Amino acid sequence: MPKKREKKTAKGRLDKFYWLAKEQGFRSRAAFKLVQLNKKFNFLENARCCIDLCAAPGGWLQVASKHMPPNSLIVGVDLVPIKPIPRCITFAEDINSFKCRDELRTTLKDWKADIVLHDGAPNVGTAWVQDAYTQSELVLQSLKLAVEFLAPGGHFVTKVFRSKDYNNLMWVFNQLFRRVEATKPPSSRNVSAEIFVVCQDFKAPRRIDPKFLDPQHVFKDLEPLKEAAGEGTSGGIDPAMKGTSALNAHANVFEPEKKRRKRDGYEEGNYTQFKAITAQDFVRGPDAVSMLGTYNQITFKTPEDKALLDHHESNEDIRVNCEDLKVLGRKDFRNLMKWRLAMREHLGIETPKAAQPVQETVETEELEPMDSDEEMDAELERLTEEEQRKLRKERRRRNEARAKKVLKMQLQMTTPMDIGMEQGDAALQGGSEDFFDLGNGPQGKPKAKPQLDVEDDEESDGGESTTISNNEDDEDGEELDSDEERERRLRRLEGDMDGMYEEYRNHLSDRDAKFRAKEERRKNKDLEEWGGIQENKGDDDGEDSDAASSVGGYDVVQSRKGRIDVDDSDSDFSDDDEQEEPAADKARRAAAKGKLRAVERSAAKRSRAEEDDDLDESSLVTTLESKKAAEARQSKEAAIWFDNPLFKGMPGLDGADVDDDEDEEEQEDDSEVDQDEEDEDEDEEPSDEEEDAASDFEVVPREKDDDDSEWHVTDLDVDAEKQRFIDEHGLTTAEAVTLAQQLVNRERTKSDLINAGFSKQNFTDKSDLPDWFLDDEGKHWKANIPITKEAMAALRARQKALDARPIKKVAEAKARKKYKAAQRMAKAQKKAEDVLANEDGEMTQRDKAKSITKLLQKGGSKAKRKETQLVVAKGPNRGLKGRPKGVKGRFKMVDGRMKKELRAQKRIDKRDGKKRSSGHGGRTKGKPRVPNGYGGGGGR
Ligand SMILES: C[S@@+](CC[C@H](N)C(=O)[O-])C[C@H]1O[C@@H](n2cnc3c(N)ncnc32)[C@H](O)[C@@H]1O
Repeated sequence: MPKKREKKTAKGRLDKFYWLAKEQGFRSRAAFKLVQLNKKFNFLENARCCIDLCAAPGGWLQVASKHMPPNSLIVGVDLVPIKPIPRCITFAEDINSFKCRDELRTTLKDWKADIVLHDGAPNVGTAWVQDAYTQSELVLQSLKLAVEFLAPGGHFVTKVFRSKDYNNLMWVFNQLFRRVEATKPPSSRNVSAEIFVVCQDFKAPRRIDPKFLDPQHVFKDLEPLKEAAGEGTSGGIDPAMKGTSALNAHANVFEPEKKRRKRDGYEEGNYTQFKAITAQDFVRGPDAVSMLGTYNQITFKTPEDKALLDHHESNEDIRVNCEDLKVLGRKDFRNLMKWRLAMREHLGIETPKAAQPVQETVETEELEPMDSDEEMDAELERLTEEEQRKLRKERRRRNEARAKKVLKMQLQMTTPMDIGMEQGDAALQGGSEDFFDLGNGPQGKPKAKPQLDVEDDEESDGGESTTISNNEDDEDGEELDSDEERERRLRRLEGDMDGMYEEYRNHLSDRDAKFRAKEERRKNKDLEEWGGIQENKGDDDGEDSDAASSVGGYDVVQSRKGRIDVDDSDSDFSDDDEQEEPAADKARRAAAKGKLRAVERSAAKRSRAEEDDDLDESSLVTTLESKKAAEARQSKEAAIWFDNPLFKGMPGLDGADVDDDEDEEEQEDDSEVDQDEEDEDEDEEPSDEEEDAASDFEVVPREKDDDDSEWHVTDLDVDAEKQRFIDEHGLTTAEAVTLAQQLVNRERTKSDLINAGFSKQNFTDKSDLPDWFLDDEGKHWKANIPITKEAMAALRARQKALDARPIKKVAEAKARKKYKAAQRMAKAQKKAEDVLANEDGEMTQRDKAKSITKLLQKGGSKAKRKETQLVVAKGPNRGLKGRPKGVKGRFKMVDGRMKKELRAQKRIDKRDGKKRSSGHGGRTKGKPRVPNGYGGGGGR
């Protein structure tokens, strides 16, 4: 059944960019065009002021506001009003009107735009040719506004229809901008004749001839295409080929594998894509390459054409090839050219000897009739060269940008973080070349890293590289010669970056006490495992503690690790050693590598002037100690290290004294290590081999099996420790609870967990990453382990239960109360027993039972405090000494105010729902609130 053709309804036009725009909250799918253009040319990131002409509904404005730095000025104008967009100023106006210009002036005040965008399209629907012309006029109008508002060096991005005016517009752009490039972003539909022209680096001439911006002149006076196409020249190119760039046509033949878009627009009068040429025309025509690149088919319809097929050179291959030129490869084209030559000879047509440049067009393209293999090769070479030149230019542009950033950083205008972020963004957006990309370039050559050039330039011309050079001749300048050189430059640049990062940190630590404290904490954490050695070393050496702390075990071992590492990098590290080195030690060494690198790089920076490529050990790790002293110290450290009971009984180590107390201490320390830090510690224990490498001891390498068992034991301990922690505290994180619940409910199995362990994060080797990157990543990267609602609910419930528990003081009071009650009961029981044992005979059994019940009742309850009666000292009681009349028991003389206050307090407590803890109530629990002056009026 034939496949149903997709309807050309509006729905049929809803492609992935439409849905993407919807998903990402862009107002139009056009937004992606700007995203992709910016990805390629990177013009938004550094722009401070942007004008978007024909901006409705605002997709481009959204992109600009997203990519431009905060506090940038973004102005959008369109015929139709634009719904407000954060950070953007918009107004409705026709861009052809003076009002629009005035409005822009008012909005921008004295600002100049870094970028002017134009994605305007007239209301299409009339004749295509008319639409195209209106579009071209709109483009010219937007250019007019651009030249008025653009800052020197600014960019202008515009949409152009591929029509006959295209070349004229390009010519004008080229007069006003230093770099002009036409491109069609992937999000622009292929069926659409639109193309985007990115004009970079505005020349900002002091005076612009108004003719440049006048449609009358631009579209009528300049007709380079006509000339290029051969009108008025002796070339006499077929009218069917008008509008097809000769360069493009040639490229179709020389690089047929490259799919070219039709950028030159449709030629006048020919609105079909399919074009055929007769065999006779092909053979007799002047520019075979252009013809092959332009036409789809060579036909053999007329008798003259058919006669050519009778020639012995016209084999089946040629016939088939002529049927569809668009599917041919280079070899097929070559064969067709050969066949054409044979036919020309057969027809007695003279082959032109040398190629005559047809006409210098504004684009300085040359059309050369190519009739021989050599010429074809020459053309191929030319194209390749052109491609390379383009690449170099692009590289240079990036280098310059990079150099600017580096300079800014040096001037403390930005932080390394900014650069990282920008680069990260660029990478996310799929920028044309990644900062860290060392992959191969198109010609199979490794891509030169832009920053390498930068840094080289910087050095050679003392920072002049920050000025942007647009001279195309420059691009043939320096190139990266060899991998070795590239590697060296890369190292140097990294060294610079690290040095700068170090400076930045110093700067921060000078300024920020918090940062200092953090650094200290981090350092202490690192030092933890070596604290023991440091102490011992201090003791053994008899050095004072200050000295020991300044040159601690950590530093020493780090530098030693460094030395091993350097040895390794210089491949002096013997193969044997490497083989003996267990995997864990390798990992440790790798971790140490990262730290060492910083030292290495700053040292590299210092010795930048030296062109010597070798990483000299002494230049990387410098020590103030003499070699002998260092060796002696290292021996002592090693001795202490091998004091560990683990090494007991090892041949060759028996001589080492073992101090049991110290061992115990070390073990205790170990057991106190935080649960969280256990894994790290396990990783960072120093290896025998490392220590061995620097000590005088000769250690017999451990058997592999022993090794394993040892690590297993450690693993068990870690697990036991973790289990103990969990038993004691329960699962403390939502992730852990989620996991536990999933395991219990069999939603996850053990193998799931093992499989999950094979993630890219777990196997990423970070040893080669620079410090600034690792620091930043440590700050911002968080593993995203999913948690469930149930887990959160369980944790919350537990926390609630914890919160509901009484505070310590209350718990103690309660316990005290209980204890006192028990004491009272014990006392009462004792008394009851005495009563029972009473043999007096005065007490009847009944009396005894009565008094025992009374005693036990009393013992069970707290003795009630006798109520103190408050007696107001007024009337006859005023000034009374002794017991007032009619009052029995304890009493207290008070004045009327106190009684009132107590009543008021009772009322307040009742209202607040407070319980009165004593008969008198009051703010202080257990004590009646006695107004001032009544504390001492004691009862009698
Ligand atoms: C393709 S849309 C622009 C889409 C826009 N870039 C976006 O991302 O949302 C073309 C716009 O050009 C506008 N336009 C056409 N002629 C104009 C003129 N003379 N003045 C101002 N705007 C114009 C139209 O109103 C239309 O909104």
